[in-house]
Amino acid sequence: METILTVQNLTKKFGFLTAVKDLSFTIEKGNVYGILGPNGSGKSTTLGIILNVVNRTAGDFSWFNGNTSTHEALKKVGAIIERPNFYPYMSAIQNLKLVCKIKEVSETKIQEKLELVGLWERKDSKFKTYSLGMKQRLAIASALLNDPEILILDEPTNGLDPQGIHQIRQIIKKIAGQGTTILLASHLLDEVEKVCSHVVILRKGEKLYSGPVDGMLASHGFFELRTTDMDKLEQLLDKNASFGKITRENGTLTAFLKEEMQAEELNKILYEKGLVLSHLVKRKESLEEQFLTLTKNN
Ligand SMILES: Nc1ncnc2c1ncn2[C@@H]1O[C@H](COP(=O)(O)OP(=O)(O)OP(=O)(O)O)[C@@H](O)[C@H]1O
Repeated sequence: METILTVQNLTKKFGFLTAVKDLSFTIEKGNVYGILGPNGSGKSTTLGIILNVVNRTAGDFSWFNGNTSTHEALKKVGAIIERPNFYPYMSAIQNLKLVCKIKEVSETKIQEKLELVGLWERKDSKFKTYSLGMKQRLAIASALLNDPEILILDEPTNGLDPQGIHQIRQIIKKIAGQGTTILLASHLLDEVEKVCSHVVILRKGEKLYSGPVDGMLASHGFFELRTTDMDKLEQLLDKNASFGKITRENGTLTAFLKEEMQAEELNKILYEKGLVLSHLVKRKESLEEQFLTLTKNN
């Protein structure tokens, strides 16, 4: 695995407020990473530090195995951390030509990138006539002009309508599909779930979890059960070491698993003890429920 970024024990204080606390994580080539956390959890501050626009208080980070200076490394990074800002009376293509001049990159990629974000047809329209979604897509095209190794986006779908959100997410997936590593900050769990392969979850600047999205919480799920003798059912499950918390509400018993167990297995165990179930469903908490549990308990 090729490492794109290593962050080690990063801390940022603004006066008495610790915005980022002892944060460590690694970004490997080819993955799509989400930094997920509620507002004010330190996502933008983290992105600011690794992009050299916010000074760190303590800790360290290094790009591309530390073989290049941060200044050189950032030439291989495409980032959008502010609202897209281009010249309003210039067209998309004129704006991108200007970006190429400023960044000292060739203009040859302009068409390819405008096509990628679905703006080639509108290349001659003035920026000020663009919708917010189109502005964001133009910013993505602009950040990709030098074929960066990694694309960094801060809340890429904020303020967009559902169609705009969908388009941006599709584009992010397309870019990732072409092999570009992506790091995005988001407060939306479903965004991270839909777009990212890996996640770093922050709460008040502290890391709660980092790893694959589907490993966010090793939950074994729970059973929802109904039978005529609910007291006996509860007693039996109470004694069974596979179960943790057990609750009863509206005539349904919910039993949380501490280890793997299939519905057939439980059904057999209970039947052998003389209990016939009228309702047996095995469920897993949704990622949202797991996320809420994570951010609440820690
Ligand atoms: N320049 C600054 N001066 C003082 N405090 C700051 C500054 N920048 C950020 N903070 C504080 O640091 C904390 C983390 O902010 P940050 O913007 O990184 O969070 P975030 O997760 O990106 O949230 P949001 O999505 O709301 O921007 C917040 O409490 C914020 O008020």
